[in-house]
Amino acid sequence: MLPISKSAFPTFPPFPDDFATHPLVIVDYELIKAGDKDEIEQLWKAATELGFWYLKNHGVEQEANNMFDMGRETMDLPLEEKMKYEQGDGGSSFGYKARGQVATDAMGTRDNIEFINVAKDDALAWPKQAHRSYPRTVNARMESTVIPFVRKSMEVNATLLDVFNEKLGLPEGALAKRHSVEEFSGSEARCTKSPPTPTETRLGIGAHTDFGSLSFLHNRLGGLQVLPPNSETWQYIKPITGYAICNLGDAMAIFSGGILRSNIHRVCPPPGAQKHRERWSLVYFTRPGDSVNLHALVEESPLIADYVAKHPEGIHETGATSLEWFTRRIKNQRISNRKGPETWMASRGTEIRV
Ligand SMILES: O=C(O)CCC(=O)C(=O)O
Ligand SMILES: [Fe+2]
Repeated sequence: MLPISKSAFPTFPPFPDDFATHPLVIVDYELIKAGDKDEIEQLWKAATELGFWYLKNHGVEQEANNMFDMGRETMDLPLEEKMKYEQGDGGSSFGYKARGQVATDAMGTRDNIEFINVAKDDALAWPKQAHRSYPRTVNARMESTVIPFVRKSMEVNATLLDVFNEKLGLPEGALAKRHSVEEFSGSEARCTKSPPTPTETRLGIGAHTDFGSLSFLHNRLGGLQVLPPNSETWQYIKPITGYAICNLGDAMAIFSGGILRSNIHRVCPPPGAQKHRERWSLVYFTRPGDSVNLHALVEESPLIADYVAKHPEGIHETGATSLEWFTRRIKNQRISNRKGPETWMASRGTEIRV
């Protein structure tokens, strides 16, 4: 057992008061698990309107803190050591990504973050390998830190998916079978570091929608921004200690025929005095199984069929499996694959709405 550490990142300046923030609905995970009707309505409202919400009482705080420790140990390795585990240009997300390897816009402006992604399949297969190997700092904490974080995050996201399944009028298990534990998928845990950026305006991550189904995010410093529906102004999401930030990705927007929202967001330098600090964030991404076809589930839900009939402008049929969708998006973001603005366009998902 690891000692109960509060966090490797004990103090930092508070999120400043003089920056516009976008409020999020606060959802209580304990109440959701207990089937509380009012709480489920709150979650539904958040998921259909903005696609982002805070989640409290999720019970993953200690595992998240341990993951930040793993992240720090990994980022402290020499760059040449980390580069042995770089994700590469083939469209796989698993492994290490060095700063500046992906585009943040159509012009090809480079990103400003490094991260380590550990595949859910590698964590669950450990000590065997499902997809690839990882730096020794990850291996050393696989059992104590990575696997517990992955398992608990999977459980939280699966619980939320079951709620959406029911609210969407889908047959029992329709979403669960598309996110099976056994099937290989793009699901992964990510720990991200951005350097202090006192004079930097470069984006950490360019404007995007998430590629998969559900993201479970633990932020310490500000920097995450959303472009709310029908708004021209990017707004910060304020990190709140102990609250996770959850958001829906493309797969859920597509499965639901557009009832659920995969909202565009980006990562900017932290605001105010926070910009002098390193920024760390941690996400668990739940993504559909590799073979799952991404289309609106109209045949399985009259609610989705009806919505699609009334909103024909959405993305309802991609002709792609989850693996194809995901690989295309990752691959076309990589700077080495860039030919011009068209490469950026080829990396887009549901950001491109008609
Ligand atoms: O670091 C953050 O706050 C958000 C990260 C994010 O949007 C992503 O990794 O997809
Ligand atoms: Fe994201």
